[in-house]
Amino acid sequence: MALELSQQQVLTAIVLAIVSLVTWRLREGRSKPNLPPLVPYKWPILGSTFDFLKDPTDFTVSAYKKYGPVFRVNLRGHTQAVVGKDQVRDIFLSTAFSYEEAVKEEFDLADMLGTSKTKLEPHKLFAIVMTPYLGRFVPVAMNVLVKALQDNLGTDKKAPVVVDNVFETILDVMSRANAVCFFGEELGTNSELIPLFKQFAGQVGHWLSRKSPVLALFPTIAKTYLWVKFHISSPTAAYRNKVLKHALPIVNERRRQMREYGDSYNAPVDSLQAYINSVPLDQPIDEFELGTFILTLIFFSMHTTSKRTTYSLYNLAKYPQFIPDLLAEQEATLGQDWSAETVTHEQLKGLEKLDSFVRETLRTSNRSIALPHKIVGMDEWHLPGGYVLPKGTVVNINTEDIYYSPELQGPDPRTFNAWRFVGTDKSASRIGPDMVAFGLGRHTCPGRFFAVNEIKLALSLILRQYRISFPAGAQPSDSAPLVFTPIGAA
Ligand code: HEM
Repeated sequence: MALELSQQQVLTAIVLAIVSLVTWRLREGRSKPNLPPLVPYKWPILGSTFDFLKDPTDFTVSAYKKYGPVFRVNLRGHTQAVVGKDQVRDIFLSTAFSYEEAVKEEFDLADMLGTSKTKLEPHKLFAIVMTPYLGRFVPVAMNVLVKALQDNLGTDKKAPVVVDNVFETILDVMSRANAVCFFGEELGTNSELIPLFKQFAGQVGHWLSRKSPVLALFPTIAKTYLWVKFHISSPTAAYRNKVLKHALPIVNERRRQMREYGDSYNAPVDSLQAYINSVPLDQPIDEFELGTFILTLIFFSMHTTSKRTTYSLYNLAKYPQFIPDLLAEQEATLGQDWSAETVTHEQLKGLEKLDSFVRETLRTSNRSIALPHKIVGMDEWHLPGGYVLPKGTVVNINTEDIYYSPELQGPDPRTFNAWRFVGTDKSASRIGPDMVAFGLGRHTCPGRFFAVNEIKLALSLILRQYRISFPAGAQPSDSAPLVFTPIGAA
């Protein structure tokens, strides 16, 4: 009896031990998921920030080689995950991942721009106020681009012009073209507003890019600082007031004429008019919303298009071997005597080699760790290799794995091949898991068709008039001065 009892006790003890062990293992498994490897770093808080900033591409490629397609990295005080091409669809197309929530960890853009206090939804609205007008924008932008290039590069077509700050020059040219397309001739050429349009995106961008080391390294301080800055003396509010001073009289006059002439009103074809049309004539214009609409268009369009045009110009200087074919295509598609007034949207689409050149530029000019999304809609995300990321993790894309994968981009992905996409269905504005320069999924850039058109227009005009090169003896780079030599003076 004593023995039986003891056996029972032993058995019970064994069963209890097994149950406890299994429960403990299950709990352990839950509380300590199999996290992807973390790139080691020496300093707390700073993490790998400096190593990354020193050479982002090298940092990302080395981490990929060492740890594989999924790893974690400590950047600017946060440990974040980085995944590759095989996870792109999951991240962009599933509602379990949120772009807004990831961005909000660092700043609240909607708050900073003011859209959070309005009913404006930029991604939907911009598609409405831009996409239907793409054809109309071609001649309008062309005329402004011609004038803006002349103002920046001069009318003397005999001597080469050295441009020291290529981005600033192109920013002036593109901002003026964008402004007339969006806001019409009168507002878009206003000499007080043009500098302001150029400054606004730069100013907000300056705060977002946290140029000061304190802001760059301490995200919580940066976020609090930005919140205080934009709530107490918001730079956006000052810009909004200045924009409204010029915009309101024009908007009110257009609405007066709409009331007076009804259907026979010859409405301007621009994004401002599309916005005006969205407000019933018997309701007042919401001034805050109008100002925010204008500033949001400026914020998203000016620097983005100018940067990509600038990179394209550097690529023309680095790879002049592609220029003869680009010019031959121009002549075949636009005719020998083409002028700014005669180019059509259809012809622009026909510039297939130029389009491929632009896509190749987009492919090869990206930040290597980009497009953060936060896991919001599941407790754990299970990844290949048995790795698990818990809810709340910010996941970035390793764009190196997308843009330099032969599987996605074809042979020799490290080579700049301007004709890589000729004869394929991959136009410069076409997004997909192999091209995320404009994002993918719900937040895909609504301005991409407009942007690619503008870049192609500016490049067509420049190619026709100038040869682009680096100054003699200068190291080719994406920040060197460029020489614009008028054709004929070469
Ligand atoms: C070459 C120029 C441009 C580039 C490279 C670019 C790139 C991007 C990228 C990467 C995103 C984020 C997408 C995502 O997270 O999935 C985005 C969003 C956006 N872009 Fe662009 N963009 C360009 C031009 C423009 C222009 C001209 C406009 C309009 C005037 C514009 C308006 C927007 C807006 C409103 C969003 C936010 C969409 C949302 O949050 O739903 N972009 N863009």
